[in-house]
Amino acid sequence: MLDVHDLSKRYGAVNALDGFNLQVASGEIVGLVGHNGAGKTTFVEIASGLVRADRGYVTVNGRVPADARGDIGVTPQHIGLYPSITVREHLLLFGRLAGLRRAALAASIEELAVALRLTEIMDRRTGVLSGGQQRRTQAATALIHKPSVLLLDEPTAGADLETRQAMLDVVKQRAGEGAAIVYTTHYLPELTELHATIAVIRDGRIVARGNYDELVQGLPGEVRVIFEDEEDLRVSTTEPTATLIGLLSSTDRAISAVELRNASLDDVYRSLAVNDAS
Ligand SMILES: Nc1ncnc2c1ncn2[C@@H]1O[C@H](COP(=O)(O)OP(=O)(O)OP(=O)(O)O)[C@@H](O)[C@H]1O
Repeated sequence: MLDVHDLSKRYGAVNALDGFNLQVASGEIVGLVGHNGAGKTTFVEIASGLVRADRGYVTVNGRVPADARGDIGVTPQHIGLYPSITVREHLLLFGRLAGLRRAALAASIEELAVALRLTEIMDRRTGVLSGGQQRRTQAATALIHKPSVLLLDEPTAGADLETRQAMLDVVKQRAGEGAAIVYTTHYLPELTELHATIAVIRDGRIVARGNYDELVQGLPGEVRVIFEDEEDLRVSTTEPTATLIGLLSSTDRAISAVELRNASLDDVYRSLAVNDAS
């Protein structure tokens, strides 16, 4: 499990993290969402032991990240592969560094090759791969040693549908096997597919944390009524169905269409993640 307590990190005048708290249980996927510069990558860098916090601490299964490297898998936001060696050589390298024995490493490579659709590119140098193929390779390097904590920083950025789906399937599988996972993304529908709980970060701290229903509850959806003369009426409401019934029964005008939208994760994001200055 991952426990993050009161992290702060300053870069000059910028408070990249400012009292950041987060707990992620075994088997849980937390979708960490927030605007550009909110502090997501800074958190991942500290939690993976690459950057020191000014204040606060992170524990991974009760140990500081530097003492728990074998328990952590990270996909950095920016692809970091060795361009002159192949996909297979990457997996062998990362697996050996993590201390996997020959048979376990071979089995893990085989599993990931299938799950992340790497089979046909295993013996190609990563420098010649497409962006999506590189993303899948990078994910495999993070997963090769079956870490119990996964920090995935925008693992599907720029990925096509096939890459995205492969990635989501593997992440769900690893959560099912008990990994505690932090998944940062700007593609909110991915979090619905992952059945993730959501943590919204703004200005370096978590401002909301809960499951989809908890966060969406109380936010207004929208009712739209389009009249035959093409004029339309939009009403923001927490009770879209009741509001629509009320509108329909109170007008004699001819209506050509109605649209009814309940609050969604987009509304959660808009109401919580975006600060006034951005
Ligand atoms: N090494 C650094 N030196 C100086 N400033 C930094 C450094 N790393 C991050 N920052 C600043 O800290 C703030 C948080 O950046 P961070 O990369 O953590 O945001 P993010 O939420 O990951 O953004 P994005 O969604 O764009 O990836 C930003 O203002 C950024 O410019």
